[in-house]
Amino acid sequence: MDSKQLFHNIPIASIKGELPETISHMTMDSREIEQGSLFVCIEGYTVDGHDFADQAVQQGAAVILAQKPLDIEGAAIVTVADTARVLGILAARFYGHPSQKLNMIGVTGTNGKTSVAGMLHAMLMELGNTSALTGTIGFNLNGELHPSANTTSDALTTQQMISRALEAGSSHMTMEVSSHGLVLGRLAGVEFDTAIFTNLTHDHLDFHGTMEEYGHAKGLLFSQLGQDLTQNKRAVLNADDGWSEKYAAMTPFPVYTYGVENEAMFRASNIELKSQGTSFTLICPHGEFPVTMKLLGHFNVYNALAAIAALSAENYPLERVIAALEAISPVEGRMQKAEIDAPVSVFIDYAHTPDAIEKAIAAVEDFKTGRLIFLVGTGGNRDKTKRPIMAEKASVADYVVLTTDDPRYEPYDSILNDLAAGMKHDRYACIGDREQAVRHAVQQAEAGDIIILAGKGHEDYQIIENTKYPHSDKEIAENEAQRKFGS
Ligand SMILES: CC(=O)N[C@H]1[C@@H](OP(=O)(O)OP(=O)(O)OC[C@H]2O[C@@H](n3ccc(=O)[nH]c3=O)[C@H](O)[C@@H]2O)O[C@H](CO)[C@@H](O)[C@@H]1O[C@H](C)C(=O)N[C@@H](C)C(=O)N[C@H](CCC(=O)O)C(=O)O
Ligand SMILES: Nc1ncnc2c1ncn2[C@@H]1O[C@H](COP(=O)(O)OP(=O)(O)OP(=O)(O)O)[C@@H](O)[C@H]1O
Repeated sequence: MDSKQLFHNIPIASIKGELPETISHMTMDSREIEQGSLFVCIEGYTVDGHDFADQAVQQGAAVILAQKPLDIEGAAIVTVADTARVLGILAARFYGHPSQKLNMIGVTGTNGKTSVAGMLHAMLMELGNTSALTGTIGFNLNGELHPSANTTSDALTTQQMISRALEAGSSHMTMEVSSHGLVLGRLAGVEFDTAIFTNLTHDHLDFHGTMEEYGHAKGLLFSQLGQDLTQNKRAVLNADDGWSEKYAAMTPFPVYTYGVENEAMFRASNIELKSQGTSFTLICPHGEFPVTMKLLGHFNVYNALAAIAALSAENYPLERVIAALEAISPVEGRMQKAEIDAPVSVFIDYAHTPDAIEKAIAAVEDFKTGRLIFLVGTGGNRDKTKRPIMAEKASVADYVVLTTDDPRYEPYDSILNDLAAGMKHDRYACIGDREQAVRHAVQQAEAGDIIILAGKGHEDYQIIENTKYPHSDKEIAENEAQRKFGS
């Protein structure tokens, strides 16, 4: 790309050296430098990208974008006030504003982002579209899954992914939008056509401080729809969550509501929760429709309504939308029943907030005949205030195993003591080592019992200190069940 066009109207404090005429590669990671790269120095939480500028030049970088004076020769040094902010503008320009050419759907909320985004992605394909998906599970392009470090990736990776989806011929791209992503400008320049809100409950207060701040952060997605009413955009909001009214006020675009309790355009009634799936009656402006889906749990009725509302707002006939919903399988690791050859039911789930734990337990209540054994872990060095509330919610189960998910640098005891403080009964065990904890949960089970292993979902690793170790709740549970119940 022409470098003058790339830097056009960027408030530049100084330029040292000559800008090359064109820039063919940009990166914020010195380990990805190519000959002639533009290297953007980002001051991170762990290290400072400026410390790698010298190395980047030696490896061939032609331009360094910095926010501090750098005494380096051999490349043009462009200084701005805030490189992270400029990164978003440059990335969108460099990739030619790809989000304007795709139908972009953003899903935000405390719980349900992966579920709704995954459902929409699968339903869009059932409806004959080519769809890309990004989020906690990774970047899914044409069925190939590329790992990603974040639910919402940095601004450069985000634009790269959208550009790749466009090149691959995708008509739609569904993105999970985290509050971190919104606050840290990772979605700069992303033109969403549909913005969806699931719910707002306790999480991430280590980062946002208060629920008020957290709620406002999510609202940025709705203001990001913009003011250009010549465009066909929309917000899809949960009528049963008080924050929806605030988000509706943040956008001039049409609002589609969904819910179970309050008045909503897309409502569910007659909800029946079974061990193999869920059925309900959809009541909406187009009429009443029976729905039977393979997804489990009351919370998935909300997720389904959000997906139905979003697709109906795109003018897909409801009969086809419902047929697409009925065809799709549960999202990986979200109340997913493990195929285990044992007289117990094991569900793998990703609940790691108080609300999600409550919802995961409620999902099995209607068909539970034996005991419910609930294993729950939480991450180290993250929001500690939610821990006792998570255990309090888990106390509804007959037996609880308290453990860790990604302990990072925090000692097991510190995590477990915080969790145990919230327990409402004494039928529980504290086992920091998650593998041992899963084994213990299975050992406690008798024929007819239900086990929910919460907190790891689709993940196949555990982060201890800063290393990822292979870990699969499902495999461990399978082996232990075989040992206990196998003939
Ligand atoms: C706290 C936080 O947000 N950290 C994010 C941040 O990492 P960081 O600041 O530590 O980065 P760093 O390692 O200091 O690197 C700074 C710069 O130096 C560069 N560098 C680094 C090393 C080197 O050799 N050369 C080099 O150039 C890096 O490329 C980077 O540009 O920038 C990274 C790259 O964008 C992110 O992957 C990382 O997310 C980490 C993994 C994380 O855990 N973030 C959480 C808090 C998060 O964002 N979560 C949300 C919400 C999820 C949810 O809803 O549950 C999410 O969207 O994921
Ligand atoms: N709409 C919902 N309301 C409440 N709980 C939900 C909802 N959808 C899913 N859950 C619960 O939350 C867990 C996480 O779901 P999901 O991964 O879809 O959320 P998420 O918003 O993507 O979470 P994260 O950003 O932390 O990855 C599920 O395993 C389930 O227990």
